[in-house]
Amino acid sequence: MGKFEVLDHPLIQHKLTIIREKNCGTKVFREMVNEISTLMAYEVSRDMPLKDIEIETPIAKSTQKTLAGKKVAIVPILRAGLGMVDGFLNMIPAAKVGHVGMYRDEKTLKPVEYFVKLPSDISQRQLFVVDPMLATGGSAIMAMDMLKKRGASNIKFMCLVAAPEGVKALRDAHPDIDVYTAALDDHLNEDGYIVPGLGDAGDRLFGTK
Ligand SMILES: O=P(O)(O)OC[C@H]1O[C@H](OP(=O)(O)OP(=O)(O)O)[C@H](O)[C@@H]1O
Ligand SMILES: O=c1cc[nH]c(=O)[nH]1
Ligand SMILES: [Mg+2]
Repeated sequence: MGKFEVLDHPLIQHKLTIIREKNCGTKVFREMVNEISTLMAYEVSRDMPLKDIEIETPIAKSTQKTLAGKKVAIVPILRAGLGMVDGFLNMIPAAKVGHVGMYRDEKTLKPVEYFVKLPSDISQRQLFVVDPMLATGGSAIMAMDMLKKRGASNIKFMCLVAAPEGVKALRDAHPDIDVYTAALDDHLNEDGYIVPGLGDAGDRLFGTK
């Protein structure tokens, strides 16, 4: 079974509280999502493998560590996942970026896919799929199905706010995937929104409501 971790570093919790506030405007919302994503990237990359290399400092020859693992790609689920890309790239700047476009039908709450563009070698990459919200889990599950169908096998999912319903659904559907969230909230309401949550992440990031 993949990991499930709530990344509750005090800085992450503090910044998340700022964006949960309904009066937080687009500018600060974007900045905080960016900063939280950087902090989360630092945490989720903890188990990246290292290897020894020989280097020469100005003083002496020396054996030191360098990253040894697979190459990395970040895959935001559009639109809201876009808000997490730059923050993540602050920590792992050489990562490739793939895009998966999906929206949730407001009535059925089922995801509808509308765009896919991925690095050609995703089967050889460590993928970090990012989306601020994990609600019913439908969008994340569909994204994983789609990535696995195209050959991806090494996938981690990162979100800011998760509902217990979505965590269970995602882990039941894709038990191999590590799931990281900044917060595990209480429940989903009758409209499929996370409670207390932060509202519609895409609309708040892009100012569309
Ligand atoms: O777990 P689920 O029930 O599938 O809900 C979560 C999805 O809903 C939101 O996207 P939305 O459909 O609002 O699209 P947007 O990012 O374009 O706003 C969110 O960013 C997730 O992708
Ligand atoms: O609370 C929620 C649920 C789904 N999508 C969002 O943006 N927010
Ligand atoms: Mg939205």
